[in-house]
Amino acid sequence: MIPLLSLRSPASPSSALFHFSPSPPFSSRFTKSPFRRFLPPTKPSLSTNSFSSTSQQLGPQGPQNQEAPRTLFPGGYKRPEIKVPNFVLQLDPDDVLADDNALDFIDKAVSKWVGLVVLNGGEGSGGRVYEAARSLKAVVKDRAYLLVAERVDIAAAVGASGVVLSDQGLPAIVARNTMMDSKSDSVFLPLVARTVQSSDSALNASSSEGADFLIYDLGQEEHVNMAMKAVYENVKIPIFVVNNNSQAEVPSYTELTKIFKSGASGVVLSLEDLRLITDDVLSQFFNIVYTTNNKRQDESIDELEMAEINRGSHQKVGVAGFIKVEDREKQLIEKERSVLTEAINVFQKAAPLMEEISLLIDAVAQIDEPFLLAIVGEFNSGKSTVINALLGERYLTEGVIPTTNEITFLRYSELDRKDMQRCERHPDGQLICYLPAPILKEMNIVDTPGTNVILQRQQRLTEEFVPRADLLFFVISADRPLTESEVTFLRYTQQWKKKVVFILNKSDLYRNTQELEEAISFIKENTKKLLNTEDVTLYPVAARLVLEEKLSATSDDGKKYREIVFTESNWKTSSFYKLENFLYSFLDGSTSRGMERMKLKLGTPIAIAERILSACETLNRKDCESAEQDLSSANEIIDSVKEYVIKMENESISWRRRTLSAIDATKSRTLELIESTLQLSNLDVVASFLLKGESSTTLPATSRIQNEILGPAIADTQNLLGDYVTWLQSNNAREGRAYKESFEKKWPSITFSDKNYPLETYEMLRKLDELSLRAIANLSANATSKQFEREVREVFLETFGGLGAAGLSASLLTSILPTTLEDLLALGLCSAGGFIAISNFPARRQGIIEKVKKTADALGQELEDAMQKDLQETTQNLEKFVRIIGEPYRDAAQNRLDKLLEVNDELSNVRGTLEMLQVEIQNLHVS
Ligand SMILES: Nc1nc2c(ncn2[C@@H]2O[C@H](COP(=O)(O)OP(=O)(O)OP(=O)(O)O)[C@@H](O)[C@H]2O)c(=O)[nH]1
Repeated sequence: MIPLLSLRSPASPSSALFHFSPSPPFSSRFTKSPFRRFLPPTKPSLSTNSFSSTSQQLGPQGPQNQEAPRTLFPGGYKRPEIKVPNFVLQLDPDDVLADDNALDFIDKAVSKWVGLVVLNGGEGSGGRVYEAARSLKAVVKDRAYLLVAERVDIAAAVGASGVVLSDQGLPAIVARNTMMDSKSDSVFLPLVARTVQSSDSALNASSSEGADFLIYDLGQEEHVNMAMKAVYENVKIPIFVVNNNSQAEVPSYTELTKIFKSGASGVVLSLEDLRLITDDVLSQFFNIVYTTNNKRQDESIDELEMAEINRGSHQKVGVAGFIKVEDREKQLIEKERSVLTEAINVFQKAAPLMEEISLLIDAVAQIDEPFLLAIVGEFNSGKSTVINALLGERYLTEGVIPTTNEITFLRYSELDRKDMQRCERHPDGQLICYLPAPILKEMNIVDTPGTNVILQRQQRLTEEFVPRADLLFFVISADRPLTESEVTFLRYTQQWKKKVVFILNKSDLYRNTQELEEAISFIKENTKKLLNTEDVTLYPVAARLVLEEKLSATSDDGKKYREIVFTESNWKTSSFYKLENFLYSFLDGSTSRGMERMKLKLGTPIAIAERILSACETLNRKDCESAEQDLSSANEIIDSVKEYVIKMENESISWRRRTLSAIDATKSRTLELIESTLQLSNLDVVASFLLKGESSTTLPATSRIQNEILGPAIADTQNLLGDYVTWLQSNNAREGRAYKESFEKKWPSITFSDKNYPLETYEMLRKLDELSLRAIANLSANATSKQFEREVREVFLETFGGLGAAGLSASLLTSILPTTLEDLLALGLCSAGGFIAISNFPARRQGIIEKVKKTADALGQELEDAMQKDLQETTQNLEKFVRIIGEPYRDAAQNRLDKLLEVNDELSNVRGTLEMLQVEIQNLHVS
């Protein structure tokens, strides 16, 4: 943000009365001047709708400005501030050019009294006006505003602050925009003043014309006061009156104050006038104005004015005002109330358990309450005494031991002075005391318990109160400047972005000013670092002495105290006056400090809201992370079933291998048996088939197949597959349980009753078609061996059935041949002997063998498929089960995440709105 450029007070009387430093820095943000400032309206729209937003539309950088304002100020421009009361020095070019000493005199004048310099440009050659304007600009620099009358071109060329237009001159808006075109890099709007000679033109110029201030030339009008009063009623911009009405050659102090008191913001003087008026008169003028604004010094100020002064609203007396900042403040308060109410809703959603939200609720409830000044500091630092000294009565108990044990609110009440005070204790322990002290009409003052680790309860009470305060007076005792616990407490106040004004109390304990200066610079240096600012305000005071002075003051209300303050230059008491002055200036909305008060007041709930917002954002971020983590954990658990499936597939391989090898073994043994049975040499078998013809005879091989091979093999395989099925089911049941437990263990807070799941959920873990068992169950050893026998019988019959005795004898040849090889030999012989049928025997035997092999392989395949299907079914069931069990956890995490993201969006909106509101508050003075 571009720093504010504020004009130093044109009047810096060096009188000890005001304790002004002789030349306060020109660019200081908070000058020591007690004079109120006027801010000319940025846009004519402030006065009339017809010119709304002209500065944006017509400004040199119109469209860009809207996109990227150069400052935080609305429209990207800042209005220059005009302090009042002030003197305007009006010059002709000849005044500047013809007189050698003029520039030196002007130099001195702008350094002391004059805040505005107007160069007449209407008459005379353009060249001379330009030359005079250049010389003036070089002298005036930025110490006062230089305006050129009627010559916008020359004002623009020399970089003047603005122009003065006559009644018949250019429209103000045209002049302003021409100036802006030429000063495109400046963030300050050009000043446009209008010279008027009647009430009507004054009204017109201030409203529809949009002038920033008026130069009212009364001519020889006799009824100065009346004319001014009429204008004062309606015109809300500063009015500087041309002093034509003076009967005296030199405008006297009385003359000047009369004009000022009539309601003018200042007086327009010629170079001649200014030369003739002595510094004493000018000094006196500013003193009396100042005094009128602050304390009664002049007996001519009536009781009403005095009451105003005492109330702290003294600066409102008799000074024209055009900025209704209070109205703007009210608007902002309403806006703030609705923004913060909305924010509270969002915070309660984001962090329902966050206790600090109640702080914001309280702050919003108290948004209309007066400014809250809290006096904080370690116990015994003199907080109560400082308050008593400010109020001028010993309202609060003071003492060397901790005396303030509760938060004590001091509020205004119109009690009889004799009653002094009435206190109530609220249920939360806070004391509310009603006092008739006028300053309390403008602000509530809070005495807080001392902060010190020993006084833990008191420290906590004060800490809890800090966020509510709009301004902190941090009282430090001179005998222990800046202790460790003070530093800790100070740091704490900065967490709430509190403005702190330091009061170095008991400074009467220092023996001389050198000791005092050392303490001040020690505290300032350290607090600058702690608060990370160059702008540390510290008032060294001796509250006890001041209180005593005030209490012993004469009956005409503290006069003695003021006399001491003003006349004795006694730093021990007079420095307290500066503190009071600071406080009074805080009460007037038209001063920069008063403006700051409004900003602080408006800023208090926002600072609380921001702090809560940051905490909510952190919480929300963490919650989002944890919800995301939960969601991915739930997904991981659900997905991890795939690993289980792979593991089961791997383990099932060995089950299938075992089954297949059992079938293979059975197959081999069966084949062996076939080979040994189906031999030509098996004469006894052939004989029994052929000779006995007993179809019912059971082959020995058949019973072997049934009893020794197939029977046990089928039984074994059935057992194996039974085990396999059990293995599948028990694994599923165990894993299913483990999954359920892991969900429950991970999210113990989420409980689901089993009835939330579909009925068949748990059934799923046991459910299995048992295809593998069914496949083997159809296999009967008896039936298979019968089939085997049939096959064998057919082979024998088909081979030997047609041979008769000859064939048989031939076959007998082979009876001596015991092996298959012998079968082949026999086959050869038989072939030679014409026994064709026998030659088919090996092929038929091979047929049986192939059939057995095929049957065994098909069985193996069937079992393998069935086992695979059983495995698939179980793993799919487990997957389904885990999905059903895990779904609510996943949904819960997803829902939580969705809600948190929604809240996160709402928090971002709150942040945006708060930031915008803050900018508006910061721009209160340019509204
Ligand atoms: N010398 C000196 N003593 C002072 C001054 N101001 C206060 N005291 C004394 O300091 C002591 C403490 O003053 P209090 O005003 O009670 O201090 P406090 O900070 O309010 O104390 P607690 O309420 O207990 O935290 C009293 O004895 C006062 O008289 C001062 O300016 N100079």
